[in-house]
Order: sequence, then C-alpha cells, then structure tokens
Amino acid sequence: MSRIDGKAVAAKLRDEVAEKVEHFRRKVGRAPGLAVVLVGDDPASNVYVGAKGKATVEAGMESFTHRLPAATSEGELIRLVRRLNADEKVDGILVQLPLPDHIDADRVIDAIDPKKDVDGFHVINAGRLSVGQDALVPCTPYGCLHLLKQQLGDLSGKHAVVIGRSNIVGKPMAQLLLQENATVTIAHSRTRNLPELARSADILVAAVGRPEMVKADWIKPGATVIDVGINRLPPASEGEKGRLVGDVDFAGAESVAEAITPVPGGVGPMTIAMLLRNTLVAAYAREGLDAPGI
Ligand SMILES: Nc1nc(=O)c2c([nH]1)NC[C@@H]1CN(c3ccc(C(=O)N[C@@H](CCC(=O)O)C(=O)O)cc3)C=[N+]21
Repeated sequence: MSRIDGKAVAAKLRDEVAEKVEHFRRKVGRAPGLAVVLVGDDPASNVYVGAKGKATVEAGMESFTHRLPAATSEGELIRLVRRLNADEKVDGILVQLPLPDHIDADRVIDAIDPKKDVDGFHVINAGRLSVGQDALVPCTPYGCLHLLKQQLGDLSGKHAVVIGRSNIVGKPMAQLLLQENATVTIAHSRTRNLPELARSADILVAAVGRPEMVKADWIKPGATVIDVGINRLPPASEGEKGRLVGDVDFAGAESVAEAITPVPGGVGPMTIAMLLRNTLVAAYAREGLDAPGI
C-alpha cells in the first residue's frame, strides 16, 4: 500500500552524519577519511565507486579512491590494504566486491584492520555482531533494519523471513533481526515450499539476486517487504540501458504489502548512507571519542 522512501530516509541520515563530521573536524582537526579500492574496470562497479566518493565528500569527509588494474595480484592488493591500515588519515577501508577470480576475497578481507572495516565483512566484526558486541555492521542489512524500525517501530515477536544466506546480506540481516527480538527464518535455494514460507512472514527480506522472483501471492496481506535486489534487465532495444528491478515483482506486490521498498530508491541509497555512518563511527572510535550516537 505504501512505498518506503529509502532515498529520503538516506538523505536525512546523511545530513545527520554531516553534522557529526563537522563536530569531529572541530575536535580532532581533520576530516574522517574513507578509502575505496576498486580492482578492474567493471562499469557497474565504477558507478558505485564514483557514487561513494561523491557522497563521502558531500558529507564533509575525505575520500581516497584507488583504482587498480584487473591484473593486480592478490599480494599487491594486500600490500595496499596494509598501507591503508597504517595510514592515519584513513578511518574506513572498503574493497569493492566482487574481486577478479585470481584474488581470494577472504584473504583480502582478513588483511583489513577490523577497526577500519566499514563494510563489516571481517570475521571479527561478523563474530562480534553474532554475539551481540559492538561491531561495524554490514551497510546493506543495517540500512534495511533502519527502514524496518522506522516503518514498524518495535519488531519483537514478528516473523521475519530472510530469503538469501550470503555473508554480506542474509546472515547479518538475520542477526540484526534476532537482536530486535524478531522470530527469524533464513530461506535459500534449497528451501522447500518457499512461497508458502514467505507468506507466513510479517517482514519479508528478499536478497537473492533473481529479478522479480518474489510474486504477489508470496506475500501476506499487510506484510512489510524489503527488496535488496538490484538487477539490471536486458535492454528492450539496442543502445538502451536495461531497466533496474529488484528481487520482488513490485507491481504485483505493492497492492498486497502494507509497505515495500522500491528499486531503485529503496535499499541502495541506504547502503551508501550507512557506509558514511560506519566511517564516522570508525573515526570516532579510532580517536577515542564517545560514539556519535547515530
Ligand atoms: N565491498 C563492497 N561493499 C559494498 O557495499 C558493495 C560492493 N562491495 N560491491 C557492489 C555492491 C553494490 N552496492 C550498491 C550501493 C548502492 C547502490 C545504489 O545506491 N543504487 C541506487 C540506484 C543505482 C543505479 O541507478 O544504478 C538505488 O538503488 O536507488 C547500489 C549498489 C554496494 N556494494
């Protein structure tokens, strides 16, 4: 029935981050810094990296972008990560995924200082999140949680079904929902009777990367639906860009759900806002300041 305006919520969060950045600058005498590393020249990745750099500067932070050739070795990449770990001006490090096949992403993530791991992908942060300690939390699921809390308030006792079990979205999403006292089911490609299971959800999070897989009749009337998928369909005609769609058939789902995030304009902008928030939090912690409270 209603669209959740991720773009507007993200804009508000970015304003709050910008205010705290000002406070940090006055107190510490420098801006928080975010380093983004991109290996190879995938056009979609290039767009995201550009968007991150722009948002970082708009929030008053310093942006360091490292574009490396596709042939960069794992060792070279890890050496760069170590340099960024040691760089006093860098509070956050993001290595854009996916990496080329000849690089083991786990080894690269292991090399990132957990205090600078603003993606929240390091095992230390994943472990801290799962046992309920202070952690840097992955941006996409954290953004989804922010939207859910602002839509629903208290999540306790609600049945949340997360479709997708990735380390980047599904698993941390489930941990966050559990922390909010939701009853959490994680579904995936081997799950039986997925439509029926999905229909039992008060909160349905789709994070599978399959265009428009979740249909209207998978949704319980009145449910809240968070669509994490960003899939580009093949272009309708030559020379055009394909349409962006989520993992949910939005047109069908919109009339059944109480509230649903659109694609674009839903979860995507929240991911970037949370990246800025995590960079701010990492900067405060590195300087021994109390948490900024956002
Ligand atoms: N280490 C790492 N961390 C990431 O967070 C990460 C990554 N690697 N690799 C790639 C994905 C993708 N990602 C997006 C962020 C924002 C939008 C976003 O803002 N999308 C807009 C539309 C963008 C468009 O029009 O193409 C929207 O949904 O409204 C999308 C995708 C972060 N990623």
